[in-house]
Amino acid sequence: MFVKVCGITTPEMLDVCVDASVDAVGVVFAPRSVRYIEPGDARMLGERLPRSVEFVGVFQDAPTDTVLEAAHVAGLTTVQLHGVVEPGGIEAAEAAGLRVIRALGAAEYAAGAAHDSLLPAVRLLLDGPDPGSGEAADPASLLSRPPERSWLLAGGLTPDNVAERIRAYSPYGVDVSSGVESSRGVKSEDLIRAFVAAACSA
Ligand SMILES: O=C(O)c1ccccc1NCC(=O)[C@H](O)[C@H](O)COP(=O)(O)O
Repeated sequence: MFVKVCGITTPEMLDVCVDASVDAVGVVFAPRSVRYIEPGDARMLGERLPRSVEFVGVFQDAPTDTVLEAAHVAGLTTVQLHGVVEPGGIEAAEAAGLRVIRALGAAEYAAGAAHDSLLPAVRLLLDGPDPGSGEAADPASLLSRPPERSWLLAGGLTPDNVAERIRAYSPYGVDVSSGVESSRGVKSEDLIRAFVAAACSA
C-alpha cells in the first residue's frame, strides 16, 4: 500500500513520516491553507528526505508558471494539482521531469470531469469535496465509477477507518492530512504512526 502524508510543515514531523516508512510526503502551496509553506522553506524539509520518498507539492487553481517555479525552488519530485489546471499544464510538468498526481473530488470524477486531461503517467487522487478539510470522498461515487488506472484515496481518512476503506474501494494508495492532526494544521506523531500501521495492515 502506497501511503502519503500531506501538509507537513516541520522537520520533526517529516522525520516521523520517514521513520514510519511513508512513500510520499506532501507540502501545501495553496495560499488559503493553514498548512501553507513557502517554497524556500519547503526545500529545507525536502533536503531531509531519502531519495526513495516522493516529495509532493500540493497546488490549487495554480497557473502552470507558479507550479513550475515552486517545484524548482522547493526541489519537488511530484506535483499534486487540485482545481483548475491550465491547458498543457500537466504536459509542462511532465516535461520538467515532475511526476503528476491529478486530484479530483470523487463526485466530480464520477460525473466525468477532467478525464481528457489524464495522461497515461498521471496518477489520480480521488478526494472529498473540500480538499484538506477532513471531509470524506463520496462513497457512492467511488463505487459507481472506480478508476481503471492507479489511484489514491483521500478525504476524511483516519487511523480508525483507513483499513476498512481500503478494503471497500481497493485504491493502490491512500493520502491523509486532517486525520493525523491533533488540532487543525498540527500533525501528531502518534496518529501518523497509527495511520501508517493501519494502512499497511489492510
Ligand atoms: O491541506 C490543505 O489545506 C489543502 C488546501 C488546498 C488544496 C489541497 C489541500 N490539501 C490536500 C491534501 O492534504 C490531501 O490531498 C487530502 O485532501 C487530504 O484530505 P484530509 O485528510 O481529509 O484532510
